[in-house]
Amino acid sequence: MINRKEILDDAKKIVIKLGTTSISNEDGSLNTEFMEKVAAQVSELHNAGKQVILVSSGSIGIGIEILNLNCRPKEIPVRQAAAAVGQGFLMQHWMEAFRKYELNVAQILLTYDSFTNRLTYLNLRNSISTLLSYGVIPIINENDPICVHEIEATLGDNDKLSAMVASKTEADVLMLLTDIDGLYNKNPKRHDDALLLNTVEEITPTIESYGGSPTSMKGVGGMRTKIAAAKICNMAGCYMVIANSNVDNVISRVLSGENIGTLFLANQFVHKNRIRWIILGKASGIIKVDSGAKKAISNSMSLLPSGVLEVEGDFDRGDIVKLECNGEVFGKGITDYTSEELKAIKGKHTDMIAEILGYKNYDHVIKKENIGLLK
Ligand SMILES: Nc1ncnc2c1ncn2[C@@H]1O[C@H](COP(=O)(O)OP(=O)(O)O)[C@@H](O)[C@H]1O
Ligand SMILES: N[C@@H](CCC(=O)OP(=O)(O)O)C(=O)O
Repeated sequence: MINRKEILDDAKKIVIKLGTTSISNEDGSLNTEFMEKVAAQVSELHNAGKQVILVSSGSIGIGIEILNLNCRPKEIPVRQAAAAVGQGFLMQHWMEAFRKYELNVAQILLTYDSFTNRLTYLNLRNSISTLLSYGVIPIINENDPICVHEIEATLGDNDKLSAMVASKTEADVLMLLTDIDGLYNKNPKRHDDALLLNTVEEITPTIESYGGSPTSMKGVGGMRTKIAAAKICNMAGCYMVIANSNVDNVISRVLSGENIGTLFLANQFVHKNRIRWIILGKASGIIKVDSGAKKAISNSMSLLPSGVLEVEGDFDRGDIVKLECNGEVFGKGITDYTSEELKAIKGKHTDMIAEILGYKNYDHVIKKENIGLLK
């Protein structure tokens, strides 16, 4: 039996994500009452010596309200304009909510690229830890006005972003506050017989199949992105809780170990920060390897050109690439050769690199220290 008190009571660094559904009222206006309640609970945690980072959604919803756009626009430029208008308003209200407790807040706007560039990633970590050391509450959102994802034609989601922040800052717990009691085995807004899960020990394909989209027009990712966030947290050794923001004193009560919401357990085997950065970073291409190379990599060896079968994408030295074997991506790494160079030396013995390219930078394609395995 999982002892929630033992796990959560001890948490020192906590990331709390407030979804659009929690931060705004039904009519689209800002739920300032809720923000004040959050500030009160966060200040209590702060006084108890805990470090709290907030990830706040809501800029698009509030921007829509301010600009008097009477429906939920789908066009990206309109949503981006709404985000730019709403973000200042959102921060102004957070500032007011925390002023009562004499706490300063700081705005940090991120894109997924903030996690891909190692230098930006390290700078971000340093500024967050400096803010925390000054007793400031960092409030993070995605930098929506400049951010369009290639794959989805919509703006990104703060569930995954908050998990990346939790992973990066080595938080103990990520709490996702939303409009529902936790993860159910099907969307309870559509199915009366849906059952709430108390604890998720492992994110299996069955758990992933519960990840439906939001039912309201307000939320962005629904449970699908919350489960994706749980996977990132699990890998980072960070516990995650999905709970209903309507529960009285939800933050304090979850952290004191009460049986509220769904708890996702953390993996006890945690990757080093650098490896997590590689695994979470955006890949510029794929290196397909044979099963012998996969076996060697799984035994903590470097990737040599002889194990490379094919190269996809256009990448430079120092880029992050996916490692694939028999159609399955099993890891990521930082390549020491460009895609062009690799196409020339794939399948060849290391001794032939200099002859083929006219030079040799390294014996390996990817150094063992620069490889992160996904399982
Ligand atoms: N299996 C499920 N369990 C719980 N909620 C689900 C499930 N599948 C889909 N949902 C939907 O996810 C919504 C919460 O996600 P979302 O609207 O994106 O909230 P937020 O704005 O807080 O991120 C719920 O209100 C519900 O409509
Ligand atoms: N960055 C966007 C929110 C994106 C998002 O993830 O929304 P939600 O799923 O409601 O938390 C905003 O501030 O409106």
